[in-house]
Amino acid sequence: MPREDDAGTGVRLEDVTLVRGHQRIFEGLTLHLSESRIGLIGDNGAGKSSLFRLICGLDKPQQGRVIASGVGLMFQNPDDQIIFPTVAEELVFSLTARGEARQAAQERALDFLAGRGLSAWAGRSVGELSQGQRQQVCLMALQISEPQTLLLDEPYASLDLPSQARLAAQIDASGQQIILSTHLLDHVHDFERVLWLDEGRVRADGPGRTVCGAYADDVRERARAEAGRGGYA
Ligand SMILES: Nc1ncnc2c1ncn2[C@@H]1O[C@H](COP(=O)(O)OP(=O)(O)OP(=O)(O)O)[C@@H](O)[C@H]1O
Repeated sequence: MPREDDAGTGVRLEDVTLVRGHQRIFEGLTLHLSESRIGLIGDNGAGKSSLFRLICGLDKPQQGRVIASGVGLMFQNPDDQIIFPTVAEELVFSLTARGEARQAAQERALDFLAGRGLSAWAGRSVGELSQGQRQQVCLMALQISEPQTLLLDEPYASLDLPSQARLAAQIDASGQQIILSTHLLDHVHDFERVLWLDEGRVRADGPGRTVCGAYADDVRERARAEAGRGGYA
């Protein structure tokens, strides 16, 4: 889902309030996300996907504003993103959607797959790929359209270890700004900036190793407290 909007470096949220359903997810949230690698961590329901939906324009804030330029979102579930029956068609659509001629888009999609040693994937039916492979298709469909900022919502969730390592290397080599949510702290531990979201608020914001350490300590502490109350059988 590419988005072209007001220009500027990175992403800005100014005094944003977001309500989804009956729930107030963010209230007065202000952030400037300009670093090239930013991690988002926090418990289930903390607001990571909601923040992505705001940044890419899928949800509009009830108050405040979001300023983002050339943003592409990779959904947590690839089936929410993939529209076309074959891998090549999905990649071609990324290009035609932003105005590229069909013939040129087809050539570029095939070249792109060839460049990754994946020519055999071009005509493959997306429905016959594994979940992790479909996720890879989603990432390629975003990368081919070269958005300024990539939003990756739990991209490691269903990947095997070699695929995780491959994705981490791709992220490392990418020249784009990447904002990535994950429950696997190792993947953002070395990021220059990590935000810990807690019930829609930024609980900590700083270098990956500091923020991941603080979150991991907090999780351990809560688990100990629950066990002490007899919460863990
Ligand atoms: N479609 C929706 N309508 C209303 N509320 C929603 C909707 N989706 C999520 N929420 C609520 O928004 C809050 C934040 O959810 P969100 O999906 O952003 O969290 P998350 O940090 O991405 O969680 P996870 O780690 O489980 O993916 C939660 O309290 C959730 O109940």
